[in-house]
Amino acid sequence: MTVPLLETQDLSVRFGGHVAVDAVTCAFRAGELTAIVGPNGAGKTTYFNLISGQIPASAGRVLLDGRDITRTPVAARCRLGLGRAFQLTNLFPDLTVLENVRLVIQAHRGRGFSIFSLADAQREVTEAAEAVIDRVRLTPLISQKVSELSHGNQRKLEVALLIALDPRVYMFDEPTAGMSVDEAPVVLDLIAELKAESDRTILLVEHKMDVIRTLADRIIVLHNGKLAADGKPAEVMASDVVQEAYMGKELEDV
Ligand SMILES: Nc1ncnc2c1ncn2[C@@H]1O[C@H](COP(=O)(O)OP(=O)(O)OP(=O)(O)O)[C@@H](O)[C@H]1O
Repeated sequence: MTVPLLETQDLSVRFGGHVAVDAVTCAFRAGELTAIVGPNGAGKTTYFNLISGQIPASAGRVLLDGRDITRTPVAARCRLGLGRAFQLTNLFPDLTVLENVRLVIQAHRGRGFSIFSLADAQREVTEAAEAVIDRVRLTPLISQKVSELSHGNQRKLEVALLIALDPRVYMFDEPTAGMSVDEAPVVLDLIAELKAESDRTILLVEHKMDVIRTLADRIIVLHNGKLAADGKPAEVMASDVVQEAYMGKELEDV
């Protein structure tokens, strides 16, 4: 059997007396988009924080490609292929769209570029940045300062930064939150495109059932920090556990 791209084994974190993530064991394979659902306070964002390394685990392990990364710092996890969108916190508001993407590409490529002359390296970085910006449909705004972009376009740029990192695991926490009905489809289309590149694993924390229905191959449900359900969307959405306790009326239209 192939090794899962990402895996958590008995992963837990305790804040004082409260166990926010409680022994979650789950494997995520390449080519699979998993939606992580559950009521407010269920532990979804905390589970993400444990996987990406924002907070240390109290117990259990995180494995990437079978390698234990539980104690690996955030930046090193990122270099190993874990990519997380950060709800606008990693954008530089006074720089342009192009400058933001260029910075990420430069930082990610690091010293590997010394084999090129400086001018060639600069051109290559710019071309790579332009391609990513085009992919998220922000080319008309390429020279605009980030602070002047709409919220929706800032969210698209955030996805561009993630794509620029070329991760093997994409982690999205409510990627269309706060976006208008016109803007959200672009981000959802992008996630669908990434999913079509079948060697990636995508984790999506999402409340919107229409988004989950469109994109998810699998749903896991967290409740009180525990893994409460795991399976194909139709099965999980129809299960008593979800219908009664977790999603309530939101699922009626599924
Ligand atoms: N740093 C922290 N210190 C103490 N408690 C925390 C901390 N971070 C999260 N918690 C608690 O852990 C629990 C899980 O929170 P978390 O934000 O992961 O839930 P969630 O499922 O993402 O909720 P939501 O859907 O509202 O975003 C909550 O009870 C929260 O108050």
